[in-house]
Amino acid sequence: MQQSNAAATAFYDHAGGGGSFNNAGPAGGDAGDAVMARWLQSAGLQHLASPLTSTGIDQRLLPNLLMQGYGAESAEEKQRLFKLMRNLKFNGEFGLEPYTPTAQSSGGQATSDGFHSPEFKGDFGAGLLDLHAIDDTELLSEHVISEPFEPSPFMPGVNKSFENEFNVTSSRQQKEQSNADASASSFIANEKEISTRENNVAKIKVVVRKRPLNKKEISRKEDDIVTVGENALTVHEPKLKVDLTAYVEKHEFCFDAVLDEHVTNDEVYRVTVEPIIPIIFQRTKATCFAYGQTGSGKTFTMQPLPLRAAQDLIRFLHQPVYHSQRFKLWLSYFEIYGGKLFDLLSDRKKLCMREDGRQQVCIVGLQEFEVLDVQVVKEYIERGNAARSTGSTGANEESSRSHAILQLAIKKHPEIKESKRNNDGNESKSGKVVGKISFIDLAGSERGADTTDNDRQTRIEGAEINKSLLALKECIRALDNDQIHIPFRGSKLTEVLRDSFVGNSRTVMISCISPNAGSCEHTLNTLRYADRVKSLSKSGNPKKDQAVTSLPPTVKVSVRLLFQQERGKWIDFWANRSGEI
Ligand SMILES: Nc1ncnc2c1ncn2[C@@H]1O[C@H](COP(=O)(O)OP(=O)(O)OP(=O)(O)O)[C@@H](O)[C@H]1O
Repeated sequence: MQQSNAAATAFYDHAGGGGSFNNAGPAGGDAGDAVMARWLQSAGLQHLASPLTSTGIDQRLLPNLLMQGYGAESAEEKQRLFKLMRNLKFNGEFGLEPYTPTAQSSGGQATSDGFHSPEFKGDFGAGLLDLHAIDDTELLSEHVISEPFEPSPFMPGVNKSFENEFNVTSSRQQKEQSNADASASSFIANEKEISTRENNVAKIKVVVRKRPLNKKEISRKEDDIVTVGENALTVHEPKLKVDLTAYVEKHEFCFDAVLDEHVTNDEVYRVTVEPIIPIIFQRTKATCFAYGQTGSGKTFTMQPLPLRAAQDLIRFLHQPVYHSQRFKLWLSYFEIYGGKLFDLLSDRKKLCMREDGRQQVCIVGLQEFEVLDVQVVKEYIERGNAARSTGSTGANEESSRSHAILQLAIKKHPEIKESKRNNDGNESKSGKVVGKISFIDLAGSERGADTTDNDRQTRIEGAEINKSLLALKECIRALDNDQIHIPFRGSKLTEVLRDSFVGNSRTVMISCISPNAGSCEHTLNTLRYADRVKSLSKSGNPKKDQAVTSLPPTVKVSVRLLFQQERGKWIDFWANRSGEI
């Protein structure tokens, strides 16, 4: 029982640090017995109180009791005891009085009693929809509200071990029991780790990815001017003095993460999207987009992400808590080309966008497909990519000329009789969106100067692309400044993304950069923009506390300058001339 003791020691260390544990009276005593009896009652385990207390065991020994299967007869009881213990630990509230069930609440199932205490809500919220943070209670079944013991769906692996632990047949119980210590301690460690990770999901995360030099750049013997450190990078800009002596100017930047040319797409997923996946189930609308110069690796970076995300979302959907509520995953894929919307999974059918009475964006006619396995996602992505508008630019032979938006939505569906189910489209509409993640592969951005070689069509595309990128930038800035007015209507792109920016939203921006000396100016502009987004999105940002009702004057001036300077030409907002963007 060495592991058991280790787990128990960890419990004590934790609780002791919290202070409240000590107040409970370590020796147990009458008051301690009463407190423990009420804790047990709150989990419907009141019948365990007498055997536990009569042997003089106080609540500090609960971890050990679990390990020994003490008192709890059935697997279900063990499960409840385990959960009670877990919540005692995570609340650090050994010494606090539990919620005493009212006559009303105690009328229900034992498992529903007692966990509506305010002290509990944060901890039970982990993994369940956060009832206290949302207004649309229609999304939630009573089952979720009253089911305090559902294992955290943030931990697919842990849940599995949890089920293994408790849903055993009686003949296996003995054997499984010997693994309880290890499971319990890893369960606790994982839950802690996951709740920390959840807290670390910033509202806006800025990650930079550097691609390797390509064949052309190598054949031109171009230098790699970007060196990457830990969450930081330096651009070594080659410059000439007025007397034509060469020198190098260093520009240093720090970001939430910086990924060098050796980093795999899997690692990109791990750093960017993976932490957001669990909170999609908590009414979060997330957006992940890649931003950067044409040919810098946006498509290369974005394409694998939805597949990996779908894989994880599907895994979560298999959790009993979501499965029982008929949560389903839906996929749609469309592009914005020339300010118009086209369905990439429906023969490029033209779509139109409307706002409903609640200012929810609705893309009329967009086909959504239910996703049951990852293979299907792969097929949809390939189909959509084949339908996408691409073209050749000076900088990228296969440049994306449209913004492609792949959305994975989690919807909660009412029970429908098989006979009433018409088709996929109808079923998709019947569901209510719980959370959503949008992956945007932005069209390649070019400066006016880059478009001179291109034909008229490419230049028109370029203007449209730049307009929407500028609008996106303005929206992010306005959001970060907590402005009342967010200029969503600046472009189709931002209109479509409107609901991903308001409410409980998360944005991951992956800034893609090319390492070659010839792209230095673009690289610096991308990094400066990323830096600006990053610095505004820090939680300690003093601007967050101010009621900002309009753009600061300097920003207004710089935006006007961009337009005035560029009148009649392409909007060259990458040039960053004002130094304000
Ligand atoms: N990290 C990387 N490792 C290896 N190759 C890469 C990487 N990033 C990009 N590439 C390669 O560079 C080329 C250009 O990349 P990609 O098409 O993703 O650029 P882009 O930013 O999407 O361009 P555009 O905006 O014009 O569509 C592709 O051939 C791609 O395979």
